[in-house]
Amino acid sequence: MVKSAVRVFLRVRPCAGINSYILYGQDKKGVSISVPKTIDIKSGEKQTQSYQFKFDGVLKEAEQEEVYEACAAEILGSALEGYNSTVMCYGQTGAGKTYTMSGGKSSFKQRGIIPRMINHLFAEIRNLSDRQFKISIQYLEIYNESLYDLLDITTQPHELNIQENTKGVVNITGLKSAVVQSDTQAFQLFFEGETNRVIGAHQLNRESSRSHSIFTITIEMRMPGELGDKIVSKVNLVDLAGSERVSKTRSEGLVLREAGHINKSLSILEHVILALSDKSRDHIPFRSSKLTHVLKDSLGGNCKTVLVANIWGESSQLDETLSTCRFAQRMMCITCEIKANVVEDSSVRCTQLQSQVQDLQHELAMHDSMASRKNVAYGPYSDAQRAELKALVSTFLSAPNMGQSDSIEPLELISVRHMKEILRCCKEVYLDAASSSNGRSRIDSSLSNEASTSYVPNGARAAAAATENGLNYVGEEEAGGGGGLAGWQSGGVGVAPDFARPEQADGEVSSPGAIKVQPGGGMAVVDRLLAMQLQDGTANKRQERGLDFAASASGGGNSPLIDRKDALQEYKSSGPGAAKAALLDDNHARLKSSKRRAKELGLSINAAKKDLDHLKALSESLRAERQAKTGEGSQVLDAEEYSALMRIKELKQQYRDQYSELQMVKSEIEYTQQLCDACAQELAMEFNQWYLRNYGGEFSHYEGSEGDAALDSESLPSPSAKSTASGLSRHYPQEERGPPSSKPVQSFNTAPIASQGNSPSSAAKKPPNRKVLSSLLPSPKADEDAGNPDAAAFYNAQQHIVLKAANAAHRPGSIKKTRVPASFGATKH
Ligand SMILES: Nc1ncnc2c1ncn2[C@@H]1O[C@H](COP(=O)(O)OP(=O)(O)OP(=O)(O)O)[C@@H](O)[C@H]1O
Repeated sequence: MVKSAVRVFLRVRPCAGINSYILYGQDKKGVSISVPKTIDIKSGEKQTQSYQFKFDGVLKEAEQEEVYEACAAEILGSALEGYNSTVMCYGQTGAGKTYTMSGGKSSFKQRGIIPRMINHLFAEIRNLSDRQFKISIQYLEIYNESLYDLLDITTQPHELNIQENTKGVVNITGLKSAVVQSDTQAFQLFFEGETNRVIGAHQLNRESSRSHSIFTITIEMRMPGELGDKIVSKVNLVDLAGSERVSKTRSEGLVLREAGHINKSLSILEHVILALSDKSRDHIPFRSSKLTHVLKDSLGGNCKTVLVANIWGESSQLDETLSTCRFAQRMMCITCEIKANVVEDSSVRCTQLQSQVQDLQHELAMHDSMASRKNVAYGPYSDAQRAELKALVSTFLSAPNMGQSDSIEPLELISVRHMKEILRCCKEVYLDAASSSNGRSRIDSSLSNEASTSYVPNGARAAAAATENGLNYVGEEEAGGGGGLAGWQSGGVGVAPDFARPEQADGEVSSPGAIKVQPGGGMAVVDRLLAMQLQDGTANKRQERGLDFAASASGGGNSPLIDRKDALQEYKSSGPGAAKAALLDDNHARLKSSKRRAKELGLSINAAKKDLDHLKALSESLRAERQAKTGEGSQVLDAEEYSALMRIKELKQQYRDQYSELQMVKSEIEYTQQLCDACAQELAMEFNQWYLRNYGGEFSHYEGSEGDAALDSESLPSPSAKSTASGLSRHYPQEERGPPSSKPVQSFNTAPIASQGNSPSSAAKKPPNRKVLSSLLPSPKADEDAGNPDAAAFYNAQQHIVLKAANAAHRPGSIKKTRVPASFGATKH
């Protein structure tokens, strides 16, 4: 969200007289207007009141062209960033609003902001040839508090309705939206609409617009490479009807009635502006008039607004000029929060993703053929295939001496889907078996006979062990050795490769039937960690990448990966993991020695306790014996009793010392254990990354983990580099595939006119337009603009409308809505 204030320019209409009452500010941003108040009767001196106004710019005749050009370019720039914008012309009748917005139509040079905007827009579209544009145009007229579509020339003019959705977004039902693909088409629609506007004549303007008009350009732009995201912005170009004092315009009849509507709507506009500029107001009366209701989004909403306030330069119009300046000044107080409109087009995104999936499937097929993997299916498994696979898994798991027997074929994993199915089957087989005690004991006995190269449902094994013991924890204390990891079993179904088997080296397997993996050397911990990772969720991605399992498959089949165990050996002995492996072993040695010491201390304490108990009993009996001999009062100890008491004292001291040492050693064990765990985890993670980098083939991007930060992405083999090296063309994403299209405008929708809603069936209330004969029109003077393509489009469109008007004029009954621009010499009423 960005805060945006309304920018206001003051435009002074050139006039024959001297602008005696307007003094321009030095920086061309302000005006000072002196209004004669009274004449002093005594001195006869004139008294004046001076008003100062400051704007974003005050435009005199010479500067107007330049400023309009800049204004059009700036508004367009904002629109291309996704911001809605509005340019609005306000002012007294005849002050030049239509001239500012539409321009003098007899010459390209005199064109107003709308034609300039069209030129800029299509020039920009030609420059941004890598983006897709859809440009649509609407032209709305508000005449006597009724809405009409200026582009609806096929039917009797009918009134349109305003609808506001729950979010407060205003929509005009039935207003046509014409999609254009060139500046000529846009100019045609512009002139078409211009000819349909109602004009009238009065004292101040022979071609006075009797209505407010809003020319809307909607720009939809899709960025290159963006999946379905598009920027949608609206540019509203508003030409308001002029405020008029009927005493000055001497309007009567229809023109007078029109003036009433115009003045009323402008007065409501003023109220709305007043309310908007007052921060304490919470109700803004947008709905009080059609004009303010339609402009709701532009005035107070998500829209950048530029106001061109038009004034006469003549002193006779002083009051109206002051009123216009005050209005403009209030507009400058309005600020609104604006944000770029980025819309996600789900249908386009869906199509793009479908095509991406198709491309990836092709690529996968290519990699399968490179790796000589045959019969790999990626489609969903049928029920029959599932049943077949389950039977295979069941046979595999229930085989005696699973994995050791040559008669049992290792399960070959041929695709990620296949692997997932096998895992699912393992789970099912286990659950089936668990529901029958027979089956469970069969599985347990199979599990206890695990062998070096078997695929074992580790979760099943762990769960079985846990169920058996009523525990899910195998503690090192209980086993009395090594740097094991507590609680590593997972209840889920996983596949344990060979390195997850229980170590026998310096740990013990405590009880038959349950699998209790005791820690061995430091690397055994790493191995188990790797196995654990395979069991939990983080393993899924790796599984999907076809790692680990393929490596641990005996014989490896067609797998291009090296044996994981060998790789681990290499990694810890001479590879980058050597230092950490040494550190881990060192920590582990310390841990072992501490544990040994703890054990010694425990034994010694226990022995001391035992001796103490024995000596205490001995001493008690000696004391009782002595007292029986010498009586209660005798304090003389014999040598044996004395020696027993001394020994008790010594043992007590030893017990205390050893007990406190044991406490220290225990805390050291705890600390060293943590060090070992952390070190082992790091090593396991780093090994995985290293393995992926070196043997992971195409899947060089490792899923997010702490270790990622340490990865040097440049050192990773990129899939594209690999494909190129192997002589295969890289599969480029869509935006890189070919040279950008030379087509200047890539429209999504080529339909020229798209209706935005249902046309209301209300009866025509608009009076018929004035009839114009094209034969009276001057032909456009294009000499000075020869060679200018923008001007050519402008003139071509004019010519088109003129001819259309002429044709329409010759068809009885069809000329109703057709008239030519006023500057072409239209007949006035
Ligand atoms: N800068 C200019 N150069 C030449 N002619 C101009 C200029 N500005 C205005 N005019 C002429 O002044 C007349 C009135 O201008 P215009 O119709 O644009 O006024 P308006 O403010 O739109 O009036 P209304 O509110 O009555 O429609 C027109 O004939 C127009 O050609």
